[in-house]
Amino acid sequence: MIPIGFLEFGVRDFVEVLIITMVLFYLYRWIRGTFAIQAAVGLVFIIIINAAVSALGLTTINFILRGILDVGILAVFIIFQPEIRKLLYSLGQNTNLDRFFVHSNPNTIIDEVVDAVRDMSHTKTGALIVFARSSTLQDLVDVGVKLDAKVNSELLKTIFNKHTPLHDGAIVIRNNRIVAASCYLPISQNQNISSVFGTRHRAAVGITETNNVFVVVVSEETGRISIAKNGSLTSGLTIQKLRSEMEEALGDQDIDEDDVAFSSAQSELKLS
Ligand SMILES: Nc1ncnc2c1ncn2[C@@H]1O[C@H](COP(=O)(O)OP(=O)(O)OP(=O)(O)O)[C@@H](O)[C@H]1O
Repeated sequence: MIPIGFLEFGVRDFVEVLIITMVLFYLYRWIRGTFAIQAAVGLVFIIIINAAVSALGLTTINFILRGILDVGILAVFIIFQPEIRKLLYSLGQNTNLDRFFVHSNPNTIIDEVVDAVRDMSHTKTGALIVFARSSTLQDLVDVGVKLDAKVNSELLKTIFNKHTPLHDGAIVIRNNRIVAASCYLPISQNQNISSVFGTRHRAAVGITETNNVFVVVVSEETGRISIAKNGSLTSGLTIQKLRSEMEEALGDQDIDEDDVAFSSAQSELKLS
């Protein structure tokens, strides 16, 4: 024990301080750039003001601020609801149990998607393709147009052709099949996303914020190819880069099928 003033500071205290520091650091990194960080700053501000008015003996203001802080716990759950949901989602998802591709060669699907994306990029056909795990996104699929089709380059191009009724929204690929088209995805509120990106790209990021999914986007305006994962958007990909990203995230032939799982590595927001 090391005495610090009237406090005895031991190894246990040091470990506790270290753990709390790490938790606060990761919490900050996690909510950085979201609305939650502004709400957190607001809450800390109220706590500081409350301490100040209490010290100055301003009883009426102190009474009002205490009232606000009393409902603070409930407010935290309401304000941070998207972040709490995201945390529970990521805790609940076991990357080894749930697979993107079941009993199928993932490279076949990657080939088909890459082929379609190459063409759609050249023809500036907007596309939004979500790769989901076997048991996820059912709520999105339910409100989309249900399909049960083999992943095929020609079919992908047909779906996203702007003269067809299904081209609006996203398609979901699950268990090697296109399970739905015209799906509506949640739009990301991340303020770090450049304003050059519209709702299609924001929707791609949005779905990866609360779900462990991998998304491929083709811009209708520029033909630019992007991917979204773990709440990050990487834009301006070449076809070769897209293929390697897909192989990394979804698995390739060198990997045993049973090891095909989504890479959960965090990546920074990369926009080009
Ligand atoms: N929430 C959403 N879920 C799924 N698809 C969406 C969603 N919002 C928009 N989209 C798709 O994006 C299209 C509009 O794209 P918008 O131009 O706003 O975005 P963008 O990111 O600038 O894309 P682009 O570069 O292709 O123009 C819609 O027609 C629709 O197909």
